[in-house]
Amino acid sequence: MSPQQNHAQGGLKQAQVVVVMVPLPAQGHLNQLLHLSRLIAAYNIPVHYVASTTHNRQAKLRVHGWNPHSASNIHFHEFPTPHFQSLPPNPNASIKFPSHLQPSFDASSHLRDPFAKLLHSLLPKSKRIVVIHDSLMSSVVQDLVLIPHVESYSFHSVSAFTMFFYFWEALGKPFPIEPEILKALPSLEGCFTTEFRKFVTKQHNHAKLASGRLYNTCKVIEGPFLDLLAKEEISGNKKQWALGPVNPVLAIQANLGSNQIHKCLEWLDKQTPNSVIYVSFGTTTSLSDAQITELALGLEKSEQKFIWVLREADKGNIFSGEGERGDQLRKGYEERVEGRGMVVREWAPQLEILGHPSTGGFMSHCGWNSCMESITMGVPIAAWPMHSDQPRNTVLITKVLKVGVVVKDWERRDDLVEATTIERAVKILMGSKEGEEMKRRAAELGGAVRESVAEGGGSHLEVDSFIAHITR
Ligand SMILES: O=c1ccn([C@@H]2O[C@H](COP(=O)(O)OP(=O)(O)O[C@H]3O[C@H](CO)[C@@H](O)[C@H](O)[C@H]3O)[C@@H](O)[C@H]2O)c(=O)[nH]1
Repeated sequence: MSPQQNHAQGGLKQAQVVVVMVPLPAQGHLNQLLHLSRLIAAYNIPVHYVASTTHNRQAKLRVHGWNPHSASNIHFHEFPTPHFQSLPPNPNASIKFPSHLQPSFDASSHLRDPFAKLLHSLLPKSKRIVVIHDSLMSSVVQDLVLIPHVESYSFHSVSAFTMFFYFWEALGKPFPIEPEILKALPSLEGCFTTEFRKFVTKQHNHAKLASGRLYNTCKVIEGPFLDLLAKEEISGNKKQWALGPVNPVLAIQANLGSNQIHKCLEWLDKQTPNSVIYVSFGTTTSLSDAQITELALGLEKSEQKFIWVLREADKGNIFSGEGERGDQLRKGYEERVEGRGMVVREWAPQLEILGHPSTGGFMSHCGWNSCMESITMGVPIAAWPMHSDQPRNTVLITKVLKVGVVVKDWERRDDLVEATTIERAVKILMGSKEGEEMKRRAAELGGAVRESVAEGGGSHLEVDSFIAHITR
């Protein structure tokens, strides 16, 4: 059944319901709510995407797999953000959390008034307004309780695994958990800055306003943890939906090879299946110069083919100039590895790279987008957590799902990772029996995830169920 057919029956007509999206202004969050906008707009429901002019531009510019400019049912509201300091990242900071983004997070509080005004302006045209906000934007949407016919859902951009343990710990560990998992679970020490923790607490004070929780994950990946999240002690009987993966998995797969313009994809076309390891640490991590040198050597010594995205972490305003990294590699190294390894300094088409048959492994910081993208495309992971939810995602990937190997042990987070350690991890993932097993499991899991987003699959039905709920 098509989305439109499915919801012509009963309840409010789609046109009477509007959805308002409020993302956190950081790449790994902007993209998830933008992709979710596409999924919801396909049900003939108008979606309003609220961000500053800068962050709207960023979200649209970097999206993969579809064109937000031609989505007539998605309306971008560009509110001016007051000046904030768009600081460069500090690659030598002892805590790797991107504290340089904090001014941009704090400045988003100025969206509170324009957001409330937008809701008022939508009221006459709609019977129900459904606000979907990043769980870290709860304070921005707090005035929705004053407006009639509005209901809200908090969107969690991280794994169910991470969210479950977050709630479970915050609620005083209300029931016992399998000791094996607890033993492997790292503490959150070293994951966040004090300022960010304060910011999170402020957001969570307003989180109770939401009438349900949305997750960018699915049952085939995290069924047991979604069940734990649904337990009354954790959910407080609020409804939840696992709508992921929200990115356009099937469109990417269908279009692979049809309009490849990026040099990485052209190069991948010439390689043999599963022969290339893709190396990238998302948009919030900057490696120190010494670490870049070790990584370069480790990749070279591994004798594996690689694509390495070597970029500075995003600034709060990505259009305010970008620092270049890895100058020390320009002389000698890049010529030495030519033909076998590519160093990419610009924005890379990650989803397409992971979906390419030549890609056989991913060295990743385990940001949740990267984990979901890799799992969905059936690619095993060499896990190198840097901050935030990443150490815990590493446990999910390597110990629970068993689709990856650890490069950096979180206990030794302050140490430089030496070239020999990196070489060993790459060889395990790309050239050992153990790695083959990981690859097999990843391929199986990826296949199940892709089935679940196709029509009739579990994830697809979950989106149907959420739409049926908001149009009831
Ligand atoms: O050259 C690049 C670099 C990144 N990406 C994309 O950028 C996103 C990066 O997201 P993620 O892998 O989650 O990493 P971060 O940018 O570090 O994400 C932040 O947000 C996530 C969601 O909350 C958290 O899980 C992470 O820990 C946090 O650091 C992914 O969709 C990538 O495909 C590209 O497409 N091309």
